[in-house]
Amino acid sequence: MKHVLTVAGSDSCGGAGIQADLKTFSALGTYGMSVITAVTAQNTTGVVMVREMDPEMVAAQINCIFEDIKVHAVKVGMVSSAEIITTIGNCLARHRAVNIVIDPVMVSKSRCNLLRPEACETLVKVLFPLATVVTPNIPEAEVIVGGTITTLEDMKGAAVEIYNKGAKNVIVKGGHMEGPAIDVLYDGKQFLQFSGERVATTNTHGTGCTFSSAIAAYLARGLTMTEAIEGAKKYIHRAIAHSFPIGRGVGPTNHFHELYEKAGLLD
Ligand SMILES: Nc1ncnc2c1ncn2[C@@H]1O[C@H](COP(=O)(O)OP(=O)(O)O)[C@@H](O)[C@H]1O
Ligand SMILES: Cc1ncc(COP(=O)(O)OP(=O)(O)O)c(N)n1
Repeated sequence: MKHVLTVAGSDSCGGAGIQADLKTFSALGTYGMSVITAVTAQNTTGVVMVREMDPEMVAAQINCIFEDIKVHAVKVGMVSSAEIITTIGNCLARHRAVNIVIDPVMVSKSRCNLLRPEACETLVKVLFPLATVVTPNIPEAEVIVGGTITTLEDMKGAAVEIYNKGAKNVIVKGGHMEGPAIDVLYDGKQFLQFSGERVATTNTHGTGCTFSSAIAAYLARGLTMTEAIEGAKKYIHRAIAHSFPIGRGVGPTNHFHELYEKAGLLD
């Protein structure tokens, strides 16, 4: 059994954040552990409140895990403030964490800030050099590189710029573009494209959290970066294809589609 840690925020409605990460780790045959950076009160229509954890408590959670359990991969999601980011960076470096997937979560689809805008620079400076892979969506990549991304060539340019900020691999996700869902990986030498048919649904809450957690789970299981992204892409595609409405807004993806299929619970 491989052990995967998520360092992220709690999503009360269960489709994104810590909850999505733990479901993904379990669905992909790994043991999931969590460090909570913030608690959000949110549902399918939006985020109504955010409470950050004390950085000391974030450090205590990380240290407790690393001092006792082998961690085969780490996914980092919502990190909220510069103080929390610095704490996470120090702890991951001290424990020599491996297979670090940084999802630079900034704003939810419902347009709530999940990262204080002034903390973006710290996120890039402190966490990107520790990252095995960084997984920005288009709006996040635009903030990081300070430009507009509208084409595949723009995505490639952004991936190179983000790589130059210290990450070993960068995958710019194309979920926010039109047409097929194409993600672009840059590993410092070449570009690879991962393409999936776009699923026509509004139930895409937590797609980015789920995708980055799937990459972490597959890296923990010993797959190469390319294999891990291919696996994650297939997993998120099926999770979106079998997503469902649970409230009045953007519903979650179906993390356990394979299990439900075997149980005869899918349409
Ligand atoms: N409607 C969709 N159909 C198929 N794949 C999608 C769809 N929306 C997003 N994806 C894929 O889901 C993953 C997460 O991307 P994205 O939604 O852009 O992340 P985020 O939630 O961070 O905004 C990517 O692999 C992207 O290509
Ligand atoms: C607690 C928490 N973390 C992250 C997100 C954002 O999730 P993401 O997968 O990037 O996409 P949306 O949920 O915005 O669709 C979140 N909402 N909550």
